[in-house]
Amino acid sequence: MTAPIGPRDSSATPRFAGQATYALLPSLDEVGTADVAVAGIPFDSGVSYRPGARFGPSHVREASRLLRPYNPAQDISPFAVQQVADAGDIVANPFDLDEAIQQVHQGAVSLLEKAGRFVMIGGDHTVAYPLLKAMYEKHGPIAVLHADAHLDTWDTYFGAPITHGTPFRRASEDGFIDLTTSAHLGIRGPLYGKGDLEDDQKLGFEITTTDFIEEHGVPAALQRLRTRLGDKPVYISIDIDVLDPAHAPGTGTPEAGGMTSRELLRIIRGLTDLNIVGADVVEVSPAYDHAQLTAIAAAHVVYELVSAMGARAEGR
Ligand SMILES: N=C(N)NCCCC(=O)O
Ligand SMILES: [Zn+2]
Ligand SMILES: [Zn+2]
Repeated sequence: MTAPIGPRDSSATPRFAGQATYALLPSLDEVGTADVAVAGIPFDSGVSYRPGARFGPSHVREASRLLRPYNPAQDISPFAVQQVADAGDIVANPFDLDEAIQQVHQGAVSLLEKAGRFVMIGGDHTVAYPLLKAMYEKHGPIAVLHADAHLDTWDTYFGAPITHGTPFRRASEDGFIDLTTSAHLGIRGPLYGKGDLEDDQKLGFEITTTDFIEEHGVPAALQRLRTRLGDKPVYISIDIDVLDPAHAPGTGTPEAGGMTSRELLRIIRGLTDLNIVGADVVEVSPAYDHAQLTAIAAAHVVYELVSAMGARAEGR
């Protein structure tokens, strides 16, 4: 294998100059194929409250300029042990949800012809549904780790089945999810009724709440997640609103009382020996962001995910 092409040299060209690919990495076109592709999905036609996540990918890329090549927390150089590249954006029709779902699915399938794994930057959480379809087609029913304030297993909004509050119900109904190994992390806040939790369990999820982390700590939460997720291929879907609005104000449906970015980063670092086959980081809505807080958090979450994929690639 030839050495991976890493981020452009920020001591030669200042990191604030030039086009913002994720972490200043080469584009997928430049390298042809990659172990991990980072791609954007500028789409937010599934939102139930504040819009704007369609601008998430470019905002997160901008905030990723400062990332450096060595990750001491995982003792890994994620862009040296594997080829990581920015695959640009998947185009999705903002006026036709069904077509958008097909486009995101097809975009993910095509990307997997050139890249072993992907990390998608949303976009609203609707996109998890077609992404899970692509994962299912490659791996069979998949273990999902879903970090979010919200269950996102609701049924419909205004009669619409495809929304950012419903992707995991649709994915479960369609058989994309392994019902015995999937988990939510960071759930909190008001629901429509107690039945939401009963439905959620039937749809195949075990819940680790934000309060559990507060009471028992990150190591206990990790243990609980690892027991649930097992050894199967895992897909990780991270809604940035799993963080407290103090850490991530720039999002569409904020809920008080969330995790810190430090807790979330630590949890991802504790999952490095899992076989993470794909991931998304969604719901960054720049118009509600301040000082890039949310985008920086999202850029670092992507960095830890790519590092965790690299640890596996390295055979740790
Ligand atoms: N997926 C996110 N971010 N939010 C879902 C909230 C759905 C609702 O309005 O109840
Ligand atoms: Zn959410
Ligand atoms: Zn969500």
